[in-house]
Amino acid sequence: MAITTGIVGAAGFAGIELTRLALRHPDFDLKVVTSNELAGTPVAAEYPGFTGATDLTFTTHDDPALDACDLVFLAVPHTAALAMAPQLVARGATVVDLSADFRLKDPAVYERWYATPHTAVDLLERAAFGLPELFPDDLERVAAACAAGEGVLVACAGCYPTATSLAAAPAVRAGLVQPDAVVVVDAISGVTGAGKKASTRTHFCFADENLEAYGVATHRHTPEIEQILGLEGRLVFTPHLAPLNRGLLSTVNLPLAPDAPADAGEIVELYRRFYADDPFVHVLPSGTMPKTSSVAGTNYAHVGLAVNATARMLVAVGAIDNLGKGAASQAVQCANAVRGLPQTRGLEPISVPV
Ligand SMILES: NC(=O)C1=CN([C@@H]2O[C@H](COP(=O)(O)OP(=O)(O)OC[C@H]3O[C@@H](n4cnc5c(N)ncnc54)[C@H](OP(=O)(O)O)[C@@H]3O)[C@@H](O)[C@H]2O)C=CC1
Ligand SMILES: CC(=O)N[C@@H](CCC(=O)OP(=O)(O)O)C(=O)O
Repeated sequence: MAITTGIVGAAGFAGIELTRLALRHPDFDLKVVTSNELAGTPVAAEYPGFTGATDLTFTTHDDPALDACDLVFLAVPHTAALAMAPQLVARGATVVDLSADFRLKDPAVYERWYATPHTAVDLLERAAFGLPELFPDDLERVAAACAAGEGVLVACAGCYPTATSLAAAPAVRAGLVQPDAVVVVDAISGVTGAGKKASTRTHFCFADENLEAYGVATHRHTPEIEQILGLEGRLVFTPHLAPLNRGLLSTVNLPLAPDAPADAGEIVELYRRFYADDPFVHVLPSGTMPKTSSVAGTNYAHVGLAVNATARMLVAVGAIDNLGKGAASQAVQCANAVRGLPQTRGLEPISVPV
């Protein structure tokens, strides 16, 4: 039976990508798309690419029709999800949250990095972390609760944490990384990563023909990546903004442990075994590096690996679409997992080629 679905924040960059995916998903029946700013406007009037594909009209974020949705995606800024998720879960909905509100397991860490109190600690404890390749058991736990009729919450991983962690986790979990070493991550995002509201950083005239680092030594994804990889206090994370619409590339420098292999081919094999059951992660041949264009519009993550044998450094590079595996399609992948559907259901198999 089709799953009645709503998207809160559907007019934002992540939300409209979710709308695109939800409309084509064979098991979702998309009924509600909200935007306070565009309430009353047909989706296709604001986003003409939807012409002929849907008659849906944006409604306000408090649309009572959301109460009839079994599946609700929250594509809203952090703190807005914190305000909305508890009620939705309490009335039995499956809530998939794209914001950062339920990602950090320790509420004190959330409060420190987001400078706001965490007002739903009970729900935080029950939430699953939405990065299916690295935390499948968490999603299975929540899927069982959902099958038993309970409301559940998935907190999807952030965009930089997704690309970075998929590139680093197999090496970290296999003990290839020197204990206590600092891991340096340099990552680059397209401008849609910053959301729809233009700022001086994201205004076309400032973002075009420009590259810049931002959030240096202070970016809020630092504790999230540390939590995923178990690298608390050992991460130097520097994000950069690039003049792309979509795409995120993360270069992770992992100092190799004394007994770790320094042969990239061997490490590629280890990574391929690690992701053998994961349809959305492709580990490229040794020395081949991923491109953001190869994953645009998809839920894929491409991982490339090389070893600097002199410095004994594994260089792992992850590429995703920040709106895809970094946001909307990962949310669909998580919803599929929780609702007992194949992970790949409704997700694009091939990127836009050029
Ligand atoms: N962009 C990306 O690459 C990624 C985004 N995310 C996360 O997804 C979420 C959405 O991001 P993005 O689409 O980029 O942001 P946008 O700024 O493009 O869109 C935000 C949406 O949220 C709605 N909204 C704003 N304030 C509230 C509120 N108080 N209550 C309910 N809805 C509200 C807006 O409504 P209205 O239309 O009325 O203005 C808008 O539709 C964020 O939490 C972001 O961190 C996660 C990973 C990657
Ligand atoms: C380019 C840019 O500004 N990117 C955003 C991160 C993207 C995002 O939306 O953050 P979440 O993944 O936590 O939801 C930033 O650096 O804050």
